[in-house]
Amino acid sequence: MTELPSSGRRPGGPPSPFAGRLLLVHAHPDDEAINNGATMARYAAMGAQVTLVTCTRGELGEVIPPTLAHLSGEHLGEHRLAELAEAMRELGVRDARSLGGAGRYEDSGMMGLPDNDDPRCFWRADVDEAAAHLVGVIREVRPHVLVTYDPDGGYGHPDHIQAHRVAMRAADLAAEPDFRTDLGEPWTIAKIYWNRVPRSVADEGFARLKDVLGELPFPASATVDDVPGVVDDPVVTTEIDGTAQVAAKAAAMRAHATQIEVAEPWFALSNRLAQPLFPVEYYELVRGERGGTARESDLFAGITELFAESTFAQITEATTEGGTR
Ligand SMILES: CC(=O)N[C@H]1[C@@H](O[C@@H]2[C@H](O)[C@H](O)[C@@H](O)[C@H](O)[C@H]2O)O[C@H](CO)[C@@H](O)[C@@H]1O
Ligand SMILES: [Zn+2]
Repeated sequence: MTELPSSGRRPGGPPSPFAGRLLLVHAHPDDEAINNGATMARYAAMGAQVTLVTCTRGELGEVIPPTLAHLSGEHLGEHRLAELAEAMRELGVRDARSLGGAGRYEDSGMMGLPDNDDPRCFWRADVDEAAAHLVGVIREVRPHVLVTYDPDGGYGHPDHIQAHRVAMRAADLAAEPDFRTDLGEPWTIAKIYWNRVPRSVADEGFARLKDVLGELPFPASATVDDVPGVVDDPVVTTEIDGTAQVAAKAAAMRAHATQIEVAEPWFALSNRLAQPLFPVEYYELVRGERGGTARESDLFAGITELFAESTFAQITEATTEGGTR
């Protein structure tokens, strides 16, 4: 029986929907586009089921465009969810959810601010209670792959750290047969990744930025230390080439207009410090079997039962069409 590559395409045959299911857990609207926009667009285009869970509405974000300054405060959370919906349209992603429902957990603000003490904020959430909401999604979606942040949340933001904790805890609880059987059948996620950037890639990006900074609409450049998740190259296990999806990624980032200003191939957050918009997105596999000894080029590499599902789909498709391939 022909082993289907993870694209779900039988060599030489017509494309078939890729049966992979990818779950991403992020802290605020915009993080998904910045960290994984190209990856999400690439797998959505292959027919994979891509599900995004965002833990807050980003109510405490600063607003970049003066024309949107009026949104700061009570209206920003609702507006950022609308920005997120537009970003999903740009990426072709049809399943985006708020953890526990829109507004259940509020933006905690940057680390060390009094906002961190608000009992409604995500940083103050009970991790197991928040994880239970995510267990319901995991047992419904049954993802093969989970993507979230490293333990430091990429750059130490409380909501990012908490998103990591809740995502990893939910992955464990979802697999436990005795945990909340009302939330569905247990499900073990085959592979879990953390968002990463290899230091050599970050260094090279800022070296290129230095040469063109004067031509950009940004007053200054960020530094490698401002980029979330930068690690020494050997830590990175996986790279997803999003070159063909970089326009969609940039459009999704632009959709988050209150938070991101894009001047391809660069962007800036509300601090207006320019940084590279990476077309290749990088990951560290922290749970599950690595697909080979070299750096993976597919998040679903090595998930053999998935190939079986894809093969089954291919055969079913062929037989229902009456022909044999
Ligand atoms: C990318 C990200 O996680 N953004 C968060 C972050 O926003 C930063 C914050 O406003 C900071 O003060 C600025 O200097 C920086 O440029 C912003 O990216 O924190 C916000 C508040 O918690 C959050 O809403 C935003 O999504
Ligand atoms: Zn964030």
